Amino acid sequence: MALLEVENLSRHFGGLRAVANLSFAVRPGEILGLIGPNGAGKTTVFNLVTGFLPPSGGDVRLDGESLVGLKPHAVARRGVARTFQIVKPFPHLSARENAALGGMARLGSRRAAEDEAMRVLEQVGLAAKADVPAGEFTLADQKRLEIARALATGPKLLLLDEPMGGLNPREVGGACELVERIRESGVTVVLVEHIMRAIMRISHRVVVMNQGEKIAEGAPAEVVQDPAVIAAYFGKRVANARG
Ligand SMILES: Nc1ncnc2c1ncn2[C@@H]1O[C@H](COP(=O)(O)OP(=O)(O)OP(=O)(O)O)[C@@H](O)[C@H]1O
Repeated sequence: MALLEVENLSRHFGGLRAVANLSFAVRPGEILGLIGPNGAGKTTVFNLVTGFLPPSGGDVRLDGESLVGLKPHAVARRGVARTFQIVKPFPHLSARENAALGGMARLGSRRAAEDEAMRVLEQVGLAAKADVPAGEFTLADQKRLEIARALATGPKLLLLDEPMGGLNPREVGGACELVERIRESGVTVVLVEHIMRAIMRISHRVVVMNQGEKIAEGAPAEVVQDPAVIAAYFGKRVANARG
């Protein structure tokens, strides 16, 4: 059975169809790439799955149970964690304290949350910087810390919103390895990312959105050759020239 099922999901903002009748499934243990041009609706999908926004229609199920109507903390308790495109750690708190915030609700005590924080900082490669204030971190390390905070909630499913945006090529390579390690640890991943070589390298399957709708789904090497995908990214002229 699928871990996550998104079925006919829609969200309108006034007359704008940000997400329109979108259906896809995420299998346990996979890295699913969710891609599409700017404004395609990817972040809105994350907001709908995690309870930050109510859908206009459709359903989202985790392990067969609907998440619709649950508040973000309740969705997190069911095992869905997310990161944000714009990372905002508390700059005066240490990496350990920032990561511990993710574990507080689940673990109850600060002590237990800080122990869990050390475990996840180790996992993301920040253990040596546990006592450094997050405000002193590079963007790449802030993005790792954001992932650590999400992991501290103990997720089955991790939704990553552009974890590689703004990173240099070496840092992107490191982030790819991190996402693969997270998957190997048993966490299923949905990855929204504009950096195509990262998507191609680590996604098992890719879902492509354009203007709220799903326009393609399949293996990474297949979807990048799909004329509808090429048209969405580069305009119809390019697709026609190739076809
Ligand atoms: N809260 C909101 N109110 C009104 N319109 C919104 C809201 N959130 C998103 N939108 C609009 O919905 C559409 C989809 O936005 P979304 O951020 O989901 O796209 P995206 O695929 O994540 O884009 P990007 O790759 O640029 O981050 C856009 O046209 C956006 O302006």
